Amino acid sequence: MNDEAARKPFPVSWDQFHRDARALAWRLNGAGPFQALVAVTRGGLVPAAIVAREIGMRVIDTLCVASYDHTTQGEMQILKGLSDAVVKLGGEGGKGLLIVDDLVDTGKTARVVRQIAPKAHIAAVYAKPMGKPLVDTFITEVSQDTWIFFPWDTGLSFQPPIRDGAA
Ligand SMILES: O=P(O)(O)OC[C@H]1O[C@H](OP(=O)(O)OP(=O)(O)O)[C@H](O)[C@@H]1O
Ligand SMILES: O=c1[nH]c(=O)c2nc[nH]c2[nH]1
Ligand SMILES: [Mg+2]
Repeated sequence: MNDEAARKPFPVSWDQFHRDARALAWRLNGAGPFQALVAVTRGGLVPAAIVAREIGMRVIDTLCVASYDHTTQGEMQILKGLSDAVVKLGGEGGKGLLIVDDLVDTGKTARVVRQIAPKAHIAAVYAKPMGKPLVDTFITEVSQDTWIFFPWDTGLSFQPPIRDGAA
């Protein structure tokens, strides 16, 4: 389902996101050793910064993919693959690389990431049921018919009272 209006809104504040990303870092702290951290751009950049700080990683790369135009999923494009230096740090198939994204939804992005680095550890802060089996670690599961609104995509706005039809 790609229609944002038909989905249950799940707004996440900066505070909540920081807490959830820290919880992910707690879990990942014992899951290594990791030679490098890779953020799946752009959404993975924010949790990657928090996880890197918490588990003491300083070699950080990006895997740049694009698939959604706002809420409509289109063709997956790999705009930049893993850097040679990071590929060399990891073992065969990306073993020892920690790859972080903000969420896994249909699993399309994670599937592409897996093809690139089948032995890497893939982590996401949030997971929907379809994507859940494709990640090694996640923190919070939300239903498939939920649309997560991240704090970097939203701002404060007036909320109509519940009795006037607020969601
Ligand atoms: O499991 P999937 O159905 O593939 O959806 C999850 C992906 O979708 C979003 O990225 P998006 O492609 O919108 O780009 P962005 O990170 O630049 O916002 C999100 O950050 C995940 O990477
Ligand atoms: O901001 C977002 N919220 C979502 O629930 C989602 N699913 C895929 N891509 C997404 N982006
Ligand atoms: Mg993304």
